[in-house]
Amino acid sequence: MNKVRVIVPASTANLGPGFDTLGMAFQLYTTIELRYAEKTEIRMNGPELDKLPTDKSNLLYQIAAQLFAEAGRPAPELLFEVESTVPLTRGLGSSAAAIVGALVSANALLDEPFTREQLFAMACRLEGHPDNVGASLFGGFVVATMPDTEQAAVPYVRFTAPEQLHALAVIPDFWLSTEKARTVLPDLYRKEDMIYNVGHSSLLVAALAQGRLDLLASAMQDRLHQPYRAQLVPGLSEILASAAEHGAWGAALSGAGPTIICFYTGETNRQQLLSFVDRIMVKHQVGYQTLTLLPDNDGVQVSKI
Ligand SMILES: Nc1ncnc2c1ncn2[C@@H]1O[C@H](COP(=O)(O)OP(=O)(O)OP(=O)(O)O)[C@@H](O)[C@H]1O
Ligand SMILES: N[C@@H](CCO)C(=O)O
Repeated sequence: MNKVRVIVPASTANLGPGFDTLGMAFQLYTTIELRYAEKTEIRMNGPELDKLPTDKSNLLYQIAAQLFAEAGRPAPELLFEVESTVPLTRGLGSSAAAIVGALVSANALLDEPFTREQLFAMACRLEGHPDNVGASLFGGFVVATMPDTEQAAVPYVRFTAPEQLHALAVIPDFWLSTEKARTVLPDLYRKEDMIYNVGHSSLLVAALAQGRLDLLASAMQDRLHQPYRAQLVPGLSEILASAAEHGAWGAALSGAGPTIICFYTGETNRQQLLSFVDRIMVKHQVGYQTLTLLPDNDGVQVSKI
């Protein structure tokens, strides 16, 4: 076999209260074609990808080389050809999509020595949390936690997202790395806030599993990360406070931000939300773009070509 192609969905993590636990995949894709080469090269086509390294220091090569090492194989020379429409470092799981894409393509090139579950465990170790990588691997909604021991499998449940559930992604014109957005979080939380989030996250999972969109506005409330990250994302507090009065079922910071997602159904609600977020972003003088995202229920797709 000459080449493998993987198509990986982008994702949103947390969905409000499910910090490091809940993820959802979107129809917004990174495509990676991978084959052996004489000399390693990473060719990239997509907004902002030209800022990434094209040699062995690229994240894609680093991850693929780790998979080869885990399989007991020497580090190879590889050619990656990458196309992506996923905005980088904006909270839509670009790094998770890259990690999943590199692992799945390298695994396919080696004729699949590792199962999907083993790849999930590797991806979680590399990303540090299971939310985005789980959604990129399995599609739909994924609920997962890190395993209690390094050797154990990652416990997760995946379920299908309703086709009619659209997300309006409000994507500010600035980067916010996950690393930076985690430094503003406290080390200790009040008992009341922990109880609040356990309740809301549990309610959210149950509401999503049963298609109870009417519960999202209250179930998506969070006290663990959004209140602290609001200082880094102008307009976030106002959008979260009032999106439900302007056409949204519920809203959240997407992953570590700065993107904000507003769940809605129907064109009338989309138009109402667009005017609402525009008023707030203009008031804060923040440039932004919007994307209308549909759920991806398939997860990563791999083919040999
Ligand atoms: N296709 C890619 N190829 C190589 N590296 C990538 C690719 N996509 C993302 N990355 C790396 O991942 C970094 C972004 O990771 P980060 O976790 O900060 O943001 P994100 O994954 O876009 O957002 P979030 O984790 O909040 O959803 C980029 O700066 C780049 O180093
Ligand atoms: N759960 C992660 C997602 C971003 O990688 C966070 O919010 O920091």
